[in-house]
Amino acid sequence: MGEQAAFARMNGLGNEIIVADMRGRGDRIAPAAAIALARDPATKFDQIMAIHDPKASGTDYYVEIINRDGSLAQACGNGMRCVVQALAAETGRDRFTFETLAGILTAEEHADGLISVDMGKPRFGWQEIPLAEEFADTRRIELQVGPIDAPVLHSPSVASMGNPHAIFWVDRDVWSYELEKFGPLLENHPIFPERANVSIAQVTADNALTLRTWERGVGLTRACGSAACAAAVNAARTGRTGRNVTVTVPGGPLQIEWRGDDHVIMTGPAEWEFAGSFDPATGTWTRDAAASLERGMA
Ligand SMILES: N[C@H](CCC[C@H](N)C(=O)O)C(=O)O
Repeated sequence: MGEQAAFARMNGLGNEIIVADMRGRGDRIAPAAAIALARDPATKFDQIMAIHDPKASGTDYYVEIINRDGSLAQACGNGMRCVVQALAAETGRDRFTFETLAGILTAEEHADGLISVDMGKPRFGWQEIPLAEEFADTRRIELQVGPIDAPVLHSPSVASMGNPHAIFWVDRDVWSYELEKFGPLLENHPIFPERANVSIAQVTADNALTLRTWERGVGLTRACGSAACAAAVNAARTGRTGRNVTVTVPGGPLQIEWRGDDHVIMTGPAEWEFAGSFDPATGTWTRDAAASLERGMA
C-alpha cells in the first residue's frame, strides 16, 4: 500500500469533484485508482483535481485533472472553484495562480464565498480544438445527428477552452433532447480526434442561456464550467447574446464574462461535502471523521 493522501469530496453546482492533496510527494494518482474511486457510490466523481507542488515559476500549484474514466482533462472550471475553496480554507489566502495542462490560470475567492476563475482565452481555429478536417468558420460546422433530412441536432459551434467543446443550439427546452443517446456518438465522432465535450444550449435572453453537457470521459453531468464558457463565447460570437451571460446548467447558474482582453471569467459557488484519505495507487479510501468537522482537506 502506498502512502495515503488526503482528499475532500466537493461539488461545483453538482459537478462531482474530488480535490486530492498530492503536494510534497513524487507520485501521481493512477488511472486504476481513479476508476476504483469512480465506481464507489460514496466517492463517485466527475473529475479528480490533484493538487501537486508547482512546476512553473510564479505559480502556486500544479493541478492535474482526471476524468471518471481515468483520462486526463486540460480544463475543469467547476473543479478549479472547489480547489480554490479548499486552499482558501487551508491557507487564508484568496488568490491563487495554478498551472494545468491548459496553461496558467488565476482564480480568486470573493468575500461572499463565490469564486471566479480566469479560464484564459478561447480558441476557435479548427486545428486548435482540434477537428479532423479543415473548417474555415467554426461558428457553425457540418455535423448532424438524426435523419439526414430532419436532423435532431446539427451545425454546432465549436471552441477550445483548453479542452474541446461542441455546442448545439436548440429552440426547444434542453431537457426535451435525449443527450444521453446522442452524447456518446458525438463525443467519439471522427471529426473530434481528441473526442469532445458535447453540449446543447438554448438562448433564453440576450444575456442568458440554459445548457446541458455530455462530458468527454464522464457522461451526463449536473454542471460543466468549461462548457458554460464555451457556450457563452460561441453565443456572443454568433450574435446570439452579449458578452456577459448567465449560463444555467442543471446544477444552477454560472456567471460568464468574456472580457475585452479576450479572457473568459467564470464565477460560481463551490461546496464542501466530506474529507478522507486514499491510496493514490489503488483508490482504497477511508472517511476522515476528524477532518470532516473542518472545511479543508486535512
Ligand atoms: N467538469 C469540467 C469539465 C471537464 C471536461 C472533461 N470532461 C474533458 O475531458 O475535457 C468543468 O467544469 O469544466
